[in-house]
Amino acid sequence: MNMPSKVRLIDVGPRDGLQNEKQPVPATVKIELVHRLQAAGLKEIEVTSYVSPKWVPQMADNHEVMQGVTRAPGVRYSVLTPNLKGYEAAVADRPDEIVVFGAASEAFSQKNINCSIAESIERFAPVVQAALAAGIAVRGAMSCTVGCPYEGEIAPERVGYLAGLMKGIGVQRVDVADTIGVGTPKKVQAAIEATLAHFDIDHISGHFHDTYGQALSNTYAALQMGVWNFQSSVAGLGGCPYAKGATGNVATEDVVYLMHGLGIATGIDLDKLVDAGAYISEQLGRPSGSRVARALMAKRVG
Ligand SMILES: CC(C)(COP(=O)([O-])OP(=O)([O-])OC[C@H]1O[C@@H](n2cnc3c(N)ncnc32)[C@H](O)[C@@H]1OP(=O)([O-])[O-])[C@@H](O)C(=O)NCCC(=O)NCCSC(=O)C[C@@](C)(O)CC(=O)[O-]
Repeated sequence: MNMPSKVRLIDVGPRDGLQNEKQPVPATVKIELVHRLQAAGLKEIEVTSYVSPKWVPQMADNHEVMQGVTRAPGVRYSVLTPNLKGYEAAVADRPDEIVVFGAASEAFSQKNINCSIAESIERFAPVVQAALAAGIAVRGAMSCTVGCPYEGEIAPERVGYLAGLMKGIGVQRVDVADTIGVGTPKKVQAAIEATLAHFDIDHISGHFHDTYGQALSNTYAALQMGVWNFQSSVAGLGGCPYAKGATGNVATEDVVYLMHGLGIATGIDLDKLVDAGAYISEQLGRPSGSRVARALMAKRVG
């Protein structure tokens, strides 16, 4: 067993967490959420995406949000850019990292970004090139690495194929995403194993949605392989607009609790993180999706 002694959590709540929210969420609330996350000790925050506002209206305020954030030293702010148009809009807002996002499933690629896997790589290549030339880090999100809402189970070979394409265009690190949360530990490990043919363990992150309640088990399974970068969403916010029924990411609070219980450092203050989750849950008018946050809040009241 190869357990790391520390992990880095990337909170994707402001982007993945809020992109599918039906009610309008003011930019000021998103900005406040980012501020609270960084105050809790998050060193990486996925803030927004530069996608078509017709496709994802909730992210139409990308510019306002990025401009409104008071940056904390040592924090990496990342944004999604599916094409050059998105990249050019994003670069004006000085992200530290851009994320190109592809899928191991053809059908999901079509539904999500309106092109095939091969076409997506053609679109990403100039984005990656431009970002690297400008000194901006590049991450590649790989959706549907264990299952697809349209194609069902996805074989690890298809994940390896996509990871190879990502590597080929210069992507520096990749997320192994279980977009619809259908994965179980061995399947997630197989997807990571396939990715390891192209990226080393330090450049692979786990991104697990919790639809079937498996995300923490999958996190632990990835941890056992030595993965130490994980994406999660404060209060378990989220869901993908192109993956019907998929719930949010694993809650950041739950991952932090797990890690601290294992004696693995996160650099995150769980109490402050619970406050950040309580803030956004209140703004959205619903309870937190984090079991740990709910338990700790109940304890505070009691
Ligand atoms: C990718 C496109 C834009 C292609 O969409 P398209 O229709 O193929 O693009 P197009 O180049 O033909 O342009 C059509 C229109 O979109 C505009 N356009 C074109 N590009 C942009 C842009 N960057 N920003 C703003 N506008 C843009 C363009 O200007 C034009 O405007 P019109 O002339 O009709 O007024 C579209 O499919 C899209 O925006 N999709 C949204 C994808 C998305 O945000 N999905 C959710 C995030 S992925 C995710 O959640 C999964 C992840 C990462 O979390 C991991 C996991 O769990 O799996």
